[in-house]
Amino acid sequence: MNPERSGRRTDPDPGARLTIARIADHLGTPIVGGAGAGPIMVRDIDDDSRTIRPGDAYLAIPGSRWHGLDFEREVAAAGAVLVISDRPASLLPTLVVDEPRRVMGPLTSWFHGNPSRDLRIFGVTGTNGKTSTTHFVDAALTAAGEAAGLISGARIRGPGCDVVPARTTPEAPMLQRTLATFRRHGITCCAMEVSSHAIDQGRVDGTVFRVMAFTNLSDDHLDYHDSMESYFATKAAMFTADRTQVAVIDIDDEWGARLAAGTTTETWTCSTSRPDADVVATGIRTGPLGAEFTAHTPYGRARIGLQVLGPHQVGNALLALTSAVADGVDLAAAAEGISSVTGIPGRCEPVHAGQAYRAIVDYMHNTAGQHALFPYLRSLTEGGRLIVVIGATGGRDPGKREPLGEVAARYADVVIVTDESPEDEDPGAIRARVLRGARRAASALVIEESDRQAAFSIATTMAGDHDVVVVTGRGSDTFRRYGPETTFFDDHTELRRAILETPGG
Ligand SMILES: CC(=O)N[C@H]1[C@@H](OP(=O)(O)OP(=O)(O)OC[C@H]2O[C@@H](n3ccc(=O)[nH]c3=O)[C@H](O)[C@@H]2O)O[C@H](CO)[C@@H](O)[C@@H]1O[C@H](C)C(=O)N[C@@H](C)C(=O)N[C@H](CCC(=O)O)C(=O)O
Repeated sequence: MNPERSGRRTDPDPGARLTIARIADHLGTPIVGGAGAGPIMVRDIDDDSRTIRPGDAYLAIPGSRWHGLDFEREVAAAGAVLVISDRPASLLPTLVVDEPRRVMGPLTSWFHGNPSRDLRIFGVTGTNGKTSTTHFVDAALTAAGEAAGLISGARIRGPGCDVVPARTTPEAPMLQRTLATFRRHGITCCAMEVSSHAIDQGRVDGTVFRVMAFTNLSDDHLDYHDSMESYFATKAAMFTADRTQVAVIDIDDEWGARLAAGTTTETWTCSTSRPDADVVATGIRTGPLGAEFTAHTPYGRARIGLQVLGPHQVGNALLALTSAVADGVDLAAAAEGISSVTGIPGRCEPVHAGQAYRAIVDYMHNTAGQHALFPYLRSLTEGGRLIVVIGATGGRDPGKREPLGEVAARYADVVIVTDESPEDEDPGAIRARVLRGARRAASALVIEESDRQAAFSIATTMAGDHDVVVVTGRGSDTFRRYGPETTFFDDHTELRRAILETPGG
């Protein structure tokens, strides 16, 4: 069993039970094997052998590492009654379809009664800022009196479920099950992160979005998308009238401006610098405790006081506000909701343990994020040092490791290079790439410490009153994997522990 996916499965929608014959009819394909299986009830559909329950249909996907049918014995033992795949299973009745991954979104949406058509779904996509913007949208909707659900990489939260997910955007079976659960509990709308991997892999196929917001695009995930053009095309595919009713786009970003010029659906733009946008922020002030700005919208003005750190949060908050008002949410309530957010998990998140210096955990994992945040973090030092703990995750984007080390060392006084989640790679080789980049900036003291907890202790032992310690890379992710071994590791908890255990800290 592969232990990598750790996000717990959300509860089933009791309303969704159909016979195998009905599903076969819907897919237009005969039942192969299992004579007389037609009347058997299917209670849910899932794509992961590790979370199959009795009565489920198992969607066996051919992937890059496994074919779902590799787990046929496990799913049969777990009580699955049906397999849906591109070839017949040997132990269970099968519905054979050409491309199981492409079928997964529309099929699971149909199975659950197309829940996205009954909810107003506010998607957020883009390279950076998805989680923060999604949490701001959730706060805006909630303050306006809506019963809102939340699907973010940090948390899936709503009545009937509260899960720390393994992915930014869940696979279609979990997504549709979650939306159906939301609907059953009277939820009317949902803020949701939409990653480019999810779009490309069809995880959101079958989901109708009321609003799709675009934050920005920068050099990331190019191991997956090959080029910025194809990365952009993947995102842009969501901004068409058949997938999204209203596009909301930050045109401060050059890719955003290009996207806004080419959308085929109703479009709202926002900006902190361009007066021609539909919603414009002025009077921006950023300080050590947050930021404030005035949003000018077609429905009037609102002053927003952010209680979260970082100048980049102004753009995220403005995008969230625009998403809300574009859907007719009351401006004053939306502004109040966004202003009430006091923290976003793993996003420039302060860690308090009685220490005199500042300690912060942030998810930044690309150079665009570093350039957006490090100057601000530097300004918080008030003459002290910026101490950065950094690494890189295995299995993705090897090309960004050296730049990450180099940019960190250009801004920081001390760079401590450590492991993140090496996955199937050699952790020493990953560190070597980050170190090579960091050592290009001659001004910073560069330290290598493979053990992440020990790296935190080095940082907290060094830190003096006006210093700022920043742990980057993992944000709110709570798992790391060394080869076959997955363990729990939460940066916030572990940094706090290091502060408390530092003598005189
Ligand atoms: C590149 C990528 O996204 N790959 C995802 C994709 O993998 P894949 O199609 O190759 O499938 P596979 O791992 O070979 O497995 C094949 C099938 O066997 C099943 N399986 C597998 C193992 C097992 O024990 N039992 C089992 O049933 C799987 O559920 C799957 O249906 O489908 C898998 C099943 O859902 C995902 O786990 C896997 O995510 C990988 C691990 C991953 O790291 N994805 C990241 C890059 C990702 O998706 N990131 C974005 C966020 C990006 C951002 O920050 O913006 C996200 O949305 O999380």
